[in-house]
Amino acid sequence: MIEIQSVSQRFAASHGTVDAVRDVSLSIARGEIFGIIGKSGAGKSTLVRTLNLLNRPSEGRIVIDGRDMTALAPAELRAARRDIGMIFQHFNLLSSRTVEDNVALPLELAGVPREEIKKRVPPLLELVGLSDYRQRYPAQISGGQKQRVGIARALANQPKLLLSDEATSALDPETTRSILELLRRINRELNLTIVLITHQMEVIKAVCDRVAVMDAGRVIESGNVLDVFREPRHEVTRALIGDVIAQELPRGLLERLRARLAQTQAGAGRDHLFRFAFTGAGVDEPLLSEAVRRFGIDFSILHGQIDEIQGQAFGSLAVLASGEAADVGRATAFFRERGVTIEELNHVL
Ligand SMILES: Nc1ncnc2c1ncn2[C@@H]1O[C@H](COP(=O)(O)OP(=O)(O)OP(=O)(O)O)[C@@H](O)[C@H]1O
Repeated sequence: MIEIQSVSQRFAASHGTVDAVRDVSLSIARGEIFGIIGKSGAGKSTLVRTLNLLNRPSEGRIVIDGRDMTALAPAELRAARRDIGMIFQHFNLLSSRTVEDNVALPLELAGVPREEIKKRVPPLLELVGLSDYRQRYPAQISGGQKQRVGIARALANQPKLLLSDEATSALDPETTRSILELLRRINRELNLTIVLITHQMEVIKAVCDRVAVMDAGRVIESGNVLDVFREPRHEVTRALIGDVIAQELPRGLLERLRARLAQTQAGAGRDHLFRFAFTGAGVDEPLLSEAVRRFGIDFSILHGQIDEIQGQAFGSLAVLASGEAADVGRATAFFRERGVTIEELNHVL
């Protein structure tokens, strides 16, 4: 459905130029939720804004449903943009308009007759669960409800594509979950393609089918979400996954752990932080205890989690292993032989 073909975006800046996006090519299929993740400044927003030409790429083409967006005349582009809805981190609602009038705005701008607007807004409010809030003003509703208004507004023109720019970043974890569930539901019910950008792997894990990881303007890794979680290939991806573990550990423990791992990196320590990833059968206590017996290694389990990614159970276990370097090496080879994906996170925590 969407072809991003060799897209680059260069901005003029006070100190010269900034290459915000560098030669990115991606294909996004109809009906999928495609995540783009990266640290702040990686180029995610710039890339996503090229899809509706809020940013016109310096080089490359954006082809949506066979139509080259970069080649459209202004009037054609305005019409094409109606097929693309967008939601934002800070919701961008008009504070002087009620919930229902915010949702009606894109219809008014598209010249839809008043009577028709009156018919089309209530089902949108129903879809996002805000029928009882239609006459409230943005200041009178919660952050999660504001984002629901944003979603209803983005869907008003019945778009084929929804762009989500850090839509849950300003929300608490529980509200985030409910908004992600809503996005999943409308993706399924309306067969709406969603391109979602975030800096949180948790968001990718919760709703995306595929993911592209960006760093310094480039896509450094992309694939099926389960595969990327199971076997991240790039250091930046490992660091983003490592962030999830770091956020869950108590601060004092994290600091002690970092100090111990730094010693190992300096050649004076025996500690290694590993992440085991498994789907279905895989790591369990017998494997760890067998490694203890055979290789004389000590293990402390720091963090464990089982999630469902794309309908499959996926487990990850963060373990601190202490032992002689040669024994640790033999133990990791042993786990890999048993089909366990294991990677060292010493550098990324
Ligand atoms: N209009 C602009 N003019 C000049 N530089 C820009 C412009 N927009 C973005 N940049 C620069 O391009 C780079 C990528 O920015 P972008 O906002 O796309 O990153 P991001 O990954 O979305 O990060 P964040 O999550 O912090 O928004 C940054 O160095 C940014 O300063």
